[in-house]
Amino acid sequence: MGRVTATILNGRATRDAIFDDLRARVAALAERGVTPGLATVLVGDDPGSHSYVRGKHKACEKVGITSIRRDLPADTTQEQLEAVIDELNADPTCTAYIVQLPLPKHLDPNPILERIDPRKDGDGLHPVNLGKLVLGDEAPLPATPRGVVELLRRYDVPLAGANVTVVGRGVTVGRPIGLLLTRRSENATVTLCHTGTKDLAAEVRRADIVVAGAGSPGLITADMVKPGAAVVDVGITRTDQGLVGDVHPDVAEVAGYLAPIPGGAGPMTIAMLLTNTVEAAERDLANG
Ligand SMILES: Nc1nc(=O)c2c([nH]1)NC[C@@H]1CN(c3ccc(C(=O)N[C@@H](CCC(=O)O)C(=O)O)cc3)C=[N+]21
Repeated sequence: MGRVTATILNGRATRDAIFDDLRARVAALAERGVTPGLATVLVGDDPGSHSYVRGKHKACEKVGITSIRRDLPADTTQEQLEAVIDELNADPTCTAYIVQLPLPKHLDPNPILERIDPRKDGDGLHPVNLGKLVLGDEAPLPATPRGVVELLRRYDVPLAGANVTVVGRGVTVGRPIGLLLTRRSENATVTLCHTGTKDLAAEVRRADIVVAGAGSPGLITADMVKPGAAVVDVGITRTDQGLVGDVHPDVAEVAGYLAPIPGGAGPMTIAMLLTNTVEAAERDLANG
């Protein structure tokens, strides 16, 4: 690999700054007798999922949020999982929660995600909240897209009028990030690419900002990137050699800004999950 010329969008440092802000908000809530609680629901023993969930609980500890952990065996039935969702919906110590995806193949995720109380939706992926995002109503925002936008903002990467090419149409990244970036408050022009896109290289080459969330290691190569563009890697793949992103390492020699994996969108996702949790507690307090 040659010379890195891109400014690195440092997701860990930005996460730490957001945690400082959240700690102050958690202290203000404590004065009013409220402690936010974040729960995770994890089914099965996928090592990657376990590692992500561990990261979420460690983050809660740093910020002063109570963490609640529900680890369920791989052979958990749909009905048993639904019962856990109902318990968390009723649990006053649980302000927000997430069901770690993907679920084992024998479980149907959509009825589970719909069963989550939309007010406790840590991920911002409940159909009601995605619908509110489309309608422009206030609602918990999808954590990874919110983290990507926040990271670009903190480094003053211009969004208004920018041509953004998003690669991948998944429900956690590609699909909702277009919804966020095309709001009036962001005002970007978004092209959403996927496996049916005719000429991916051409779509990426015209982008001022590239968000890569396809889950295809090394998909975005240096020749595809406009010099000076901002590139955000969101396509985490776990290999024996460690975490690999969708963005080829050589892109760092062409891009103006780069949010790498690890150290970019991942820590920001956790920061936004905790932000959604604190906001849910603040909202509950305001609504009595
Ligand atoms: N309902 C649900 N919500 C999610 O938000 C969700 C999910 N399911 N399933 C899996 C993906 C993946 N994900 C990550 C979060 C943080 C890091 C992260 O912090 N990564 C660190 C490295 C962590 C490590 O080394 O393991 C980094 O990129 O620097 C990674 C991945 C959230 N996801």
